[in-house]
Amino acid sequence: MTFASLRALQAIIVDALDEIQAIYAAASSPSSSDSDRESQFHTPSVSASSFMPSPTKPRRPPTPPLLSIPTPTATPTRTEFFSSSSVSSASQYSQSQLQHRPHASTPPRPVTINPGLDFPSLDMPCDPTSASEQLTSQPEVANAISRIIAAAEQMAVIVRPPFLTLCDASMGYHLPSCLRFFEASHISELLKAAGPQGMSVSAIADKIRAEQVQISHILRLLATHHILLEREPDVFALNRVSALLDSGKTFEEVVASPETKYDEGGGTAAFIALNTDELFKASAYLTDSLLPHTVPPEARINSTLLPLPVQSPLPPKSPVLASFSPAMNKSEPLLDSLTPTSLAPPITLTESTPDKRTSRFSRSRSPSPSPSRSSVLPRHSSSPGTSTPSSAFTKPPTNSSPISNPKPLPSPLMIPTSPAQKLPPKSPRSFSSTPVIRRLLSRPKLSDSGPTHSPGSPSRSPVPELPPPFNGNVPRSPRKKNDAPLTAFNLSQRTASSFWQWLEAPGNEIRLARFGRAMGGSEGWEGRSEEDLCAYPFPYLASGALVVDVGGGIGSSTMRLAERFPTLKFVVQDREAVCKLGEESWRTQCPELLDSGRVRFQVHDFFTPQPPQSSPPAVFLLRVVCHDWPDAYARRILLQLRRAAVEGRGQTVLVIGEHILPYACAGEQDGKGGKDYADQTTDGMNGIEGVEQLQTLRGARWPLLANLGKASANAYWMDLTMQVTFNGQERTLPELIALTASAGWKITRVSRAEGSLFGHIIAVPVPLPFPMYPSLSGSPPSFGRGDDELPPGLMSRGSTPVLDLFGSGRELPVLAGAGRGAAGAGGEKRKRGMWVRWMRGRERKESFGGYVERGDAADGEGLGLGLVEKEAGTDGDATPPLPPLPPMPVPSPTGEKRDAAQGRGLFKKVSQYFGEIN
Ligand SMILES: C[S@@+](CC[C@H](N)C(=O)[O-])C[C@H]1O[C@@H](n2cnc3c(N)ncnc32)[C@H](O)[C@@H]1O
Repeated sequence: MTFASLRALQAIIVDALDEIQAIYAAASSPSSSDSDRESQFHTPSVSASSFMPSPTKPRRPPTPPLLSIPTPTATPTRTEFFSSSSVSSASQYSQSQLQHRPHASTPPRPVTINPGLDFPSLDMPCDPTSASEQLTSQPEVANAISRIIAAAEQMAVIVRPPFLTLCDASMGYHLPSCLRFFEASHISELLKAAGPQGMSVSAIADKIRAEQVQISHILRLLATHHILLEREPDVFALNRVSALLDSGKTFEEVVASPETKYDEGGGTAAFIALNTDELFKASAYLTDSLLPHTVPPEARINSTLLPLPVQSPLPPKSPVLASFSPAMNKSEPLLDSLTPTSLAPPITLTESTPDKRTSRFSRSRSPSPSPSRSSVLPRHSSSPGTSTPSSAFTKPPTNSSPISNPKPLPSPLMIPTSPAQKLPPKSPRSFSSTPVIRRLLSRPKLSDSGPTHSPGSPSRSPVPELPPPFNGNVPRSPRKKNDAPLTAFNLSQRTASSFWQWLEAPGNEIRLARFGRAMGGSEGWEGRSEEDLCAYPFPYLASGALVVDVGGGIGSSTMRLAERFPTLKFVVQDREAVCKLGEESWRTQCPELLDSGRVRFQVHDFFTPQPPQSSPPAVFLLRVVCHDWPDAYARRILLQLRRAAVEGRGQTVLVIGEHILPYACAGEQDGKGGKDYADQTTDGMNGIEGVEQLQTLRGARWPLLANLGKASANAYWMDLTMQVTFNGQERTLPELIALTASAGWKITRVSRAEGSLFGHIIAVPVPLPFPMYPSLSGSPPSFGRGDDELPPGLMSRGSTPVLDLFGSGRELPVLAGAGRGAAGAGGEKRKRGMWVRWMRGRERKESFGGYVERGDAADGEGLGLGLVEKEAGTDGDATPPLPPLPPMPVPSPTGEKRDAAQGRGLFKKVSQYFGEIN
């Protein structure tokens, strides 16, 4: 049977290869005229000149020409396209899609191309504009490639000794580490300049100021994984993969100005840098965040050990380095990455203070006199109410962002954030001159406990509660899902701030800019063909229609769409810092779009009501936004959009761009009476166009997994990235259907580019399900005190998604129909009722200082969000008022007593987390 599987996999590979080769052969058919070839494609370039940086740079990287796949001709009308019930128009659309999507049974459509076209070589840098490279995204080719990847990986795992498979999986962490080093030290820029003959490790070492032997081993690991080419011993060159990490600038340029490294077409490099830096580090803490009891006691372990040695930068050795020293000073991350730890003189840290709230170490280092601890660390007196550690830590940060709460909120972590608490300026020889030591000194170790509780201080600890020491005992009761409030990201960065707040923290400027660019670099998920673009509703929108790109980042998607659909108008909404970066970037890249008013940035918090626009939005675009949030938060975003959506004629359409995860099950062998792949259920998905292609990927057949296994791994990597960073997730289609339905949206169409699980989900407004309603209304039920129902610590968390309370995170009903939604299963209704009863019970008990003007405790979903909702209409909000609310559920007296007790339990748990009560 195993041989049968192996042979079947081999056959899949052979078939797929045959298909690809046929397409390439057809594409190189001499039937097309020379002029056609000239006009449509660049000659595949494999010359040394392709390595060299071009002397004059365009302001915008040229958009690779697309294969000549025409826009669908049988174009449905807008009404037909968006109609939730119009199956005929949907089919019409599908037909039009199919006309341009050749299937296995249809011979591939000839594409005009150079004769003798070969598949792109792994050993040469990738040229995305070449015909051979472009053909890889042709749907048939992309699908065949997926089958090859799935089968080859499955075959490898079958034949490889299991121990080695485990070794491979468990030590794979070195791959992102080495990639990060490669990217952060700008070796791709060096290798690009070196050309196809490559560059010796000694020359690289000289340039990047690291040790040869270390570099060569790092690069060899990458070469072993086909990411790089070891052309001859210790001489490395870019190949098809690593060439994508080229920012488009020269080594000297990026060294002189690392903060602008990704500004001109470095999206992929930015994306890889993001993945291999903060996201990779977060992933290392996945288990610590989920199984805190398994974490050994860090403080005890370290108590007898030598503390961490820390290095300072070396003096420049070469003119090049001299030129990038100032840049290094500007840019601490670069400094970090370029400072070889093995060469720097050690610093001794000696334990000096019993104060565990701050560092337990002071520094001594010969010959420099050791600065006193007080000159390095923020001072904290111990008297409450003055600059006690707690009051200092809890001092509300000033946040002028119009999208944040109007009243300043305390730092959720209770870590000093005000300017007064900043570390003193660094001197060249100060130990605090490196981020590492500063972090070490300014933040207590994870297992340090904070000061004792003082009245009025919302927290006992300046750092988040961390996993209790491991005592060898397995916890008595299994962990409940909400017991781990911190994400792995929070643990890895020693912060309880959300990823977004952290990105905007002083010192993280390069990471913030990099994140924006990285999102642009992620467009490869979507497929590059015209038909992929046309899977969106954009071709069907009327001239002048408004697209609101919600959480649109620096506008990468909008830029692509604005170029492709010149009659549409766009608003890109995001956080203030991101909008600022976006505008700056557009000013240099395409100012005409801003000047003409076709595109504008708008600071907006998507948890609050949509601001009025000049015309009703035709489309709300949410690209890779929902996956950043647990269900309760994603639902909130969707509800705000639903509230602002136009219904009926000219209705607003929601477009969600996200990975859609199929299940990983395999079908059974064809023809053996077993379950076929086609049997994968699509129950409850009737009326959703395109759904049948989603559960089982095209071409999946025994013994492949229905999701094409390794070929789809990217989506599952992203899923875990969302979990460790945000407590978010990529979603299956049933999860997406339930999520959108719970916020008054009905999915009518889904599609996916071949070779990617990234989906385009189109939804239209439908009546809101009952329990969701009050959370967005202008008049939530009152609980008497109204404004300050929640513990300040809880309300102060901003939109940090780390406290996913009351089980709302993963408990959406599966496939609840629109109009029924969460209410249908009774889950939300029950939870909301419980919350209401708890709040009513608690009203008689305790009171807290309020930080919010008006929360939305009514449905329990705003907990942890600290969101403040403005009344519709009070600030010029033109959103039409919602219909009257359904009556609130009235708890029975006995139920109230029981639930109030239960609520107190919950409250205690939450408060303990914030250190408010013992
Ligand atoms: C994963 S990025 C996606 C960016 C963009 N949609 C794209 O595809 O390039 C998520 C975006 O959500 C933004 N964001 C996070 N919290 C937000 C909030 N409360 N209001 C508005 N935007 C927010 C982030 O700043 C970030 O730009």
